[in-house]
Amino acid sequence: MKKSPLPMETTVRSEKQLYGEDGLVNLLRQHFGHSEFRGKQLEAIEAVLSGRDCFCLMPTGGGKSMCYQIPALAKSGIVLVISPLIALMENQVAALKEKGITAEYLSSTQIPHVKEKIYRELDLGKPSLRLLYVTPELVATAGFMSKITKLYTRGLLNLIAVDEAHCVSTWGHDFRPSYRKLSSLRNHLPDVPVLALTATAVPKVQKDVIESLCLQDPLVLKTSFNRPNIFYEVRYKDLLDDAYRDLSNLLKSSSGVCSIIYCLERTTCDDLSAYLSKAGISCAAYHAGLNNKVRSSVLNDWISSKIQVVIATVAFGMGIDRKDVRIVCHFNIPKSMEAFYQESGRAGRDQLPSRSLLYYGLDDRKRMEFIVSNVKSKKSQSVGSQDSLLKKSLADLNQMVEYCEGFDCRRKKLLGSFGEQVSSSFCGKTCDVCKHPNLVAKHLEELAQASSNYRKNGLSPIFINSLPNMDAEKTEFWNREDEASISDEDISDSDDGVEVVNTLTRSKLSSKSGLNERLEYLERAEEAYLKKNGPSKQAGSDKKAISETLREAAKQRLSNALKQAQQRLGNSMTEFKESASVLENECYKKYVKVGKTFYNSQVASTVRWLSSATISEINDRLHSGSTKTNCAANLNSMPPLPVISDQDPQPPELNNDKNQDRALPEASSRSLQMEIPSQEITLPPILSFSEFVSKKGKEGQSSPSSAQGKHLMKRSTAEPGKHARNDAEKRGRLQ
Ligand SMILES: Nc1ncnc2c1ncn2[C@@H]1O[C@H](COP(=O)(O)OP(=O)(O)OP(=O)(O)O)[C@@H](O)[C@H]1O
Ligand SMILES: [Mg+2]
Repeated sequence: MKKSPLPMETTVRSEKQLYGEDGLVNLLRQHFGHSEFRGKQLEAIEAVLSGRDCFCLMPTGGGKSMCYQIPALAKSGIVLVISPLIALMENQVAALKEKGITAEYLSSTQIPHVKEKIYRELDLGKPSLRLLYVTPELVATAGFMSKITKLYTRGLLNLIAVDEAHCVSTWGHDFRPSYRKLSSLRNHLPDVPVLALTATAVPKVQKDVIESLCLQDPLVLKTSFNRPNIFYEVRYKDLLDDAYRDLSNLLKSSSGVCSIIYCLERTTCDDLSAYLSKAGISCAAYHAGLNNKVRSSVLNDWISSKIQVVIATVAFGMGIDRKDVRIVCHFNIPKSMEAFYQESGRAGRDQLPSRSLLYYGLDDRKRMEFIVSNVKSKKSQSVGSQDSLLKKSLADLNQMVEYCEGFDCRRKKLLGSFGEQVSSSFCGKTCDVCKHPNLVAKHLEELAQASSNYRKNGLSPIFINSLPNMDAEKTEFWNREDEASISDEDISDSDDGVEVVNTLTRSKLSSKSGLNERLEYLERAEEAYLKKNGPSKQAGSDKKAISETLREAAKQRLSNALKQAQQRLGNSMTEFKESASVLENECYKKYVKVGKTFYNSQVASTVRWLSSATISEINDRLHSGSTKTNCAANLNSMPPLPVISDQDPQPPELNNDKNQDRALPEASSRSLQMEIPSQEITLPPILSFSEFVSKKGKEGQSSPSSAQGKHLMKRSTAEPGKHARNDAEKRGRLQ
């Protein structure tokens, strides 16, 4: 539909003076305290105030919000802002209110009387409201559209700003089906200028956004993607003894700076959060598995500096404006350079020196490849379109892998992925490759070696050992869409109107859904499947069975971890194999019916636990008896359980073997001869790492075992320092 040339009949003469550059700069100074416009802000503002559509591509933290906030002040009437996340809306509205600017948001999380008040305000002859933030889902509802159309016919709708506009495009990294429907705005509200804003849009996405939103002859504004104040670095998990500890040390040595840590999965967020809390770091997890209230409170605590570190899935942070984030860490490989740019770009929005740190692991890479290759819908999409999306997702991931595994300047690589060509010297040693080329080259060599070892062994150290086969149909849970029930709960707003919910629910199964959405969905599907069917129904497949070889490899890992624990704690413990056998048996009993995926996770979690447990905790776990367990009938009796003594400590020695925490392909002949009990033995209940840590927290310091723990902790706290040094030596000092 054609736009009429003269929108905004309601503009009053006196306001016109504000349209001049000086008037606009005055608004900026008066309301926001900034002295000058940045980059292309002024051009964007002038364009929309003149009634022209505008597509605005500015880097993360570039100040895109100002491009619609100033117009809201420059004219009477309302600016409608479409935003993808409730948290983001809350954040911006609160900041505006603090500055005395009238702004509100509408979302499903608000109580009815607040919503009604806002709707009443919209019906007023002259609403005092300047900015109204809404979700795309709400825009799609008939009720809201009718309200906004009335506002429009009264000449009170100044501008429609579509924030994070890349969500419109199926080619973008955060596609939101509801964004697609925003095209209807142009039909209903033809005269209102539309401003599309994004920090990440490759040329194809730009075109798609402009077409999908029906922008007419838009002013296209682009600035460089470069973020000169961010130092880019990659650390290689496979070359570190313990990535958790490495990160913990880094955060501790950065003296409590504001940080975001992104993880692929909720469980990693919880585990890592528990680990870091225990290490004394002020932090909290944030993901879609937590309810709105908890998420809101984590967000508020983080924004108000009550906590310094948020450990989150990618659900956190889109557009969140905390200026002084000093470290953004990706604990798992992101799915694309676009996603990486967007997320790492949350660092240093105040333009001060900041860090992007990515922990790259070969397992993570496999895992992502697996997810990307196998998340596809059986419904509605043509094979051709699924294939091309799959190819794109794999190509996107591949770029990310090249960023990590390549020996190119990281900045150059990042900018290159957006079509910006720069020379390596452009970086000015603000990435690890440019700053420490020899060290990074050495790490890459070691990584290549580790990679070929994995291939030879056919087993991955931590993750699902069936992944090298990459056979999705036979892999547990990842594509069980059919059995899943979908939770309405989402980080984004999705419950304004039944029709919208239904549409969204269907759309979540679409192969075109954003990968974030699909990952969240799959995680929920997995949980729902387990809940509904119980573990027993999932047993029976040979592919899921926990083989003897796998069990032996797990025992070996646990035995190595026990050895390390001994070195850390300086105790004389010799019966590693028997103890490892007990711990392995716990994992086996718990997950024998569920399958090897969960079994492997439990083993990994136990290994992690061993890296920080005290002597008394290890003894408790090996000896306390609350869970009765039947062991295989054809096995002989268990040797006496080893007692780990706190006496006569040996001087600790650090084990530098990088392979010590890896599952071995073959069981050692000694461990194969190990005897396992035939009669009933008692085992302690098995806690997940996070359960364990929170339980310990609750127990406090008063119990006898914790007194002993305290004594032991004194000694053991000295040891991680040595381990940390060990990690640092291996990694070298990258900064
Ligand atoms: N002209 C300016 N001068 C100084 N600071 C500014 C200016 N414009 C905006 N800022 C500040 O820059 C910070 C980032 O702004 P904003 O949140 O609008 O960025 P953004 O481009 O939307 O980033 P993202 O893509 O991450 O959402 C804010 O703290 C804002 O106050
Ligand atoms: Mg923004």
